[in-house]
Amino acid sequence: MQRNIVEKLPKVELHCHLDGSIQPHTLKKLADAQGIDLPDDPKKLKKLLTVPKDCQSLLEYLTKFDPVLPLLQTESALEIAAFDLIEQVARENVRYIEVRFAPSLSTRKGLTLTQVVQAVLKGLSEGEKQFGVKSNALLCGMRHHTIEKNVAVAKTAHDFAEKGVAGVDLAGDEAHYPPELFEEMLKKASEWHIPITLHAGECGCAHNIRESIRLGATRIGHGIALENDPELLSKCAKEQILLELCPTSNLQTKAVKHPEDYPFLTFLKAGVPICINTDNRTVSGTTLTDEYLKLGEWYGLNYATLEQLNHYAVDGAFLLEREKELLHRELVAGYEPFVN
Ligand SMILES: O=c1[nH]cnc2c1ncn2[C@H]1C[C@H](O)[C@@H](CO)O1
Ligand SMILES: [Zn+2]
Repeated sequence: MQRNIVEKLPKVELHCHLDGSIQPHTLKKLADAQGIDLPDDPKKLKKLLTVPKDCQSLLEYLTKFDPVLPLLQTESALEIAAFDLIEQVARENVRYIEVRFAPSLSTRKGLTLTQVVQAVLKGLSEGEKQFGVKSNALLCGMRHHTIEKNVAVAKTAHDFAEKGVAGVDLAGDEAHYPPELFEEMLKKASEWHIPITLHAGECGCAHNIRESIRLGATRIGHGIALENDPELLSKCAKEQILLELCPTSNLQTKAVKHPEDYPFLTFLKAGVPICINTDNRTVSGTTLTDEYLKLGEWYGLNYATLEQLNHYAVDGAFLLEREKELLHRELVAGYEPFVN
């Protein structure tokens, strides 16, 4: 596969965190405007914002959000951040993206959840106008937050249903906060008919995937631990539970130790739908094009398989059927010259 071709192919991305995906130079601008100190030197800035090669765990990975969150406490900063992400993904022809973030992490200076969400949606919509990239937001509850806080996030998703918010998620420290703890929040989300995707199986525990599905998730973020549970693997294939894989991030957090252990082919062969994502463009130091090329290198993938993975993403996307139909058609047209 060639980089210049892969870059131009139409793509769908379902697992991308806003706060982990803002370009360093944009973060620097936000910091300067707010009188917050960030390094001037691009190399130092990158080092501060991107995980090192020897990152050992998800918890270490999550520390890279510490310098970013203080910058995302105003409506203007949130709007600029969302626009910045759409500008980036437009460069690699992402046709549809679900952008996730935790609104409760942007309330330090008094913004309400509603104001946070409105500001992000404004940036996404400006991005759509300027670059033609369709998007929806997903609201993340945080695993270390109280149940009340996370129920309030689900309620906000409900308020913005069909107005730019397409679903909810749970992010953060999976190992210490398993999905069972969030039953109340997820029950409410289900009652309100909010689509659910949950980070699960990123920390070696297949049980968390099973529980996430029981609690209403129709998609799983990462899901790496599924490889350890053949029965659950069959269930996911049968129920077409989409796994949102993020290869670079999975290696950085040590969800997978070595590229040769990556369960990509295991999932594909088992008939579990999978799609490829960046997770965090800045924190992981990657793009969707990089992720596709990496898989190409590891498995000798061809363009037809890339197309298939994107169709899986569309099938699992939190969109209306007619919107999915349009995306499927765009994919067929875009890959047609490269598949036979
Ligand atoms: O891969 C991840 N696993 C769990 N939590 C994550 C991951 N990437 C980002 N987060 C957290 C940190 C962010 O502040 C939060 C909302 O985007 O989600
Ligand atoms: Zn994630």
